Amino acid sequence: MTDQTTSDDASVASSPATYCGFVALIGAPNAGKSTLLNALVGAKVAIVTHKVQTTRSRITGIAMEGDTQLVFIDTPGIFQPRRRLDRAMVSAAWRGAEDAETVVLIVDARKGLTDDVSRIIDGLRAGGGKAILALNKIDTVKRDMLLALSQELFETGVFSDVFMISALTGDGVADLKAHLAEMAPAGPFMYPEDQVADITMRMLAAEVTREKVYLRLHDELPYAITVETEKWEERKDGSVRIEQVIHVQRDSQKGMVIGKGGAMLKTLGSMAREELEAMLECRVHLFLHVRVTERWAEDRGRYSDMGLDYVD
Ligand SMILES: Nc1nc2c(ncn2[C@@H]2O[C@H](COP(=O)(O)OP(=O)(O)OP(=O)(O)O)[C@@H](O)[C@H]2O)c(=O)[nH]1
Repeated sequence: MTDQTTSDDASVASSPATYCGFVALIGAPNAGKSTLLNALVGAKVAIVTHKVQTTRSRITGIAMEGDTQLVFIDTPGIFQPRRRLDRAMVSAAWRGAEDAETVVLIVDARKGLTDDVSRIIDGLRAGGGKAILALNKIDTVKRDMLLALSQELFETGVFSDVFMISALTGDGVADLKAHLAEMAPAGPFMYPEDQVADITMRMLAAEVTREKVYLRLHDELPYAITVETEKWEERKDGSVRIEQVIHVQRDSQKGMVIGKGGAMLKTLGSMAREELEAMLECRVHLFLHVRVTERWAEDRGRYSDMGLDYVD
């Protein structure tokens, strides 16, 4: 495709058209937003665990589809806020939705039209725009139930299109991606083509370690921890030295993260290091410290570190 411009402006006339669209993935906690983001981008950019509300920051994934660049905003789950941290997450999620040209609401087909989903639909209706519905986890439900649910949701009037997908198996994801590319307006790419995530490597590295802590200690430490990368040093031999702090709220939690004779911390460290080495394609020296930072969830400074606003 060529731009229709005056014929004497050869450089513009001959430059290939590019398209760039911003897409917000929204949904109730655990609907599968991070899994879908990873499937769309084809690289691990958002952590996925089976715990709800693990996404704390707005992480942007970038995908290419032909001459179109799709910039994804993975928002924290939109749900009924209770604690202050919850409220900050909800407002970040809506802010993400407002920044985007296209909103995809991901609904867990197994759970259907829950109160959380109704609330989000009300929010979309109030916003006035149309969203795309992605009915996710179709690998877990029967077809007739799926059709009834998609009908019920479509009748709310807030959706322009419905896609049935499984973010986990990849079923339907390519169709959804192709559709998102078609919706993207003409414009220059916002990021270099090979860039998959515009979050800093420090944050991504912290997310990797946090994921490991959640995976190993989810029963004991529901939401009590956060991870910060304090130092990042690239060495002459091509390796990277990373120092991170795992913040916990109480001494008893510190003990759990460290484990008997330091065994747990050692396991967490080697799990995180392996993944970081694969991601960075170099040797990683990872040093983990555990620190009791009481009431970190109320700490204003940490909110901005996570890309969140402090909401009173
Ligand atoms: N069976 C099945 N499970 C899925 C699918 N998509 C996601 N899951 C699982 O659902 C759980 C939640 O997925 P996430 O991607 O972390 O969900 P999220 O919406 O980002 O969650 P929050 O960060 O809490 O907002 C994980 O255990 C996923 O493996 C799917 O298509 N099929």
